[in-house]
Amino acid sequence: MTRVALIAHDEKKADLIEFAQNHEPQLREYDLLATGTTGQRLIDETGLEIERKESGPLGGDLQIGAEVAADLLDGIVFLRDPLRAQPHEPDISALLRICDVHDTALATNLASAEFLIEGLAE
Ligand SMILES: O=C(CO)COP(=O)(O)O
Repeated sequence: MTRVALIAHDEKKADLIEFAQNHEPQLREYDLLATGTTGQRLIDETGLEIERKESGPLGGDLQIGAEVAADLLDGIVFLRDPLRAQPHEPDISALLRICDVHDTALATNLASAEFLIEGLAE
């Protein structure tokens, strides 16, 4: 089954929720996972079932990176906040890097997320 991770920094969570709502019928067909706070908001504000990892600053990005390393993920939408430094920047870099190592589809803004979701549907 297609397995997709959804992650957003705080300033981008509203955008990710709207994205998930707009694509809910498609996302419903997938195994979904998310970092902790993102996942809770998606559960509360969409009808989607989400497997929640730890919150990003507590290791959630690394847990998702471990799934990428094991080739378990088909795609990641990770709406980063480009305007604020994050305390767990090394974890974020590690996740982006391991996506490149494993050639895992990664969208870090809404425009590319639309392409990713269209590509997964094919
Ligand atoms: O910090 C994050 C990704 O780097 C996201 O974590 P939360 O979903 O727990 O806010």
